[in-house]
Amino acid sequence: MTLLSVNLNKIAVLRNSRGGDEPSLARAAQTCIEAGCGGITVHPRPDQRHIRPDDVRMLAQLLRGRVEYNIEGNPFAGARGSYPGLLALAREVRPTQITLVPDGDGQITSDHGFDLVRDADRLAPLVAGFREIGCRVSLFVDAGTTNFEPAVRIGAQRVEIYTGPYAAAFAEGRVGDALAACVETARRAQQAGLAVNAGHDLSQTNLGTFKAAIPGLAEVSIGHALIGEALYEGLAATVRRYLQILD
Ligand SMILES: CC(=O)[C@@H](O)[C@H](O)COP(=O)(O)O
Ligand SMILES: NCC(=O)COP(=O)(O)O
Repeated sequence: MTLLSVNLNKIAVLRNSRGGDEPSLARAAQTCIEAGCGGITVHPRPDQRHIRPDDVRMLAQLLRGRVEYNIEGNPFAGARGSYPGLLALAREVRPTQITLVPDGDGQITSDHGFDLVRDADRLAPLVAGFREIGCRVSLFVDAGTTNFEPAVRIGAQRVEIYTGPYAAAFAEGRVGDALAACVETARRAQQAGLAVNAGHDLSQTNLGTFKAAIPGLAEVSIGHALIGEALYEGLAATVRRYLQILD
């Protein structure tokens, strides 16, 4: 069964736009959990454009023992203001999973994965640090990646396939090559002993095709499209629709 982890970044975007506490991140998480999601994802960025460190701490209390907690971030981005750095934050809240993403501040969103051959040695001590506190470690990778020996060597347990290009190709009606790259990357990762997650721009429209093509898909983390769809259909109903697609 593929776990649905709902990314709540966009709830925090809306909340921060007015400077108050509404819409409530806690209520959104509670609604998703009661609708049946298996996890919650957040991506606290150093510029705190949406998820803040105190959100991360609050969610850790709310989720503990109920659903998986996946925190994403760039492990090389240091502390800034009240953002303590990803490893420091993880040491505080001990999430189920840490997904390492090579995002820079200048990016409007995540748009690429790690080059595992080039980045493995730099990532190794950080992966060890997250493993030491009991977090499962997942590395964000591009579709088309085939050499997972470096990821295994440094102790990663999962990879998350960046599905942005797949979603774009799907929207243009030419999904073949993009989907085939995801399929091969998933196959090679599983062959190396890694479990496979996926995320970015997945939606009710494109998820079914992706899920059907990737045997053993462990988890999808979905936020932008899901929260947008929830504006029309309601958050609980939208989560249930995704669960039906994954069933
Ligand atoms: C890693 C990834 O693809 C997304 O999880 C990321 O969280 C998107 O970040 P924004 O919500 O800031 O666009
Ligand atoms: N890792 C992907 C994620 O958490 C959500 O990405 P998106 O659905 O907001 O594009």
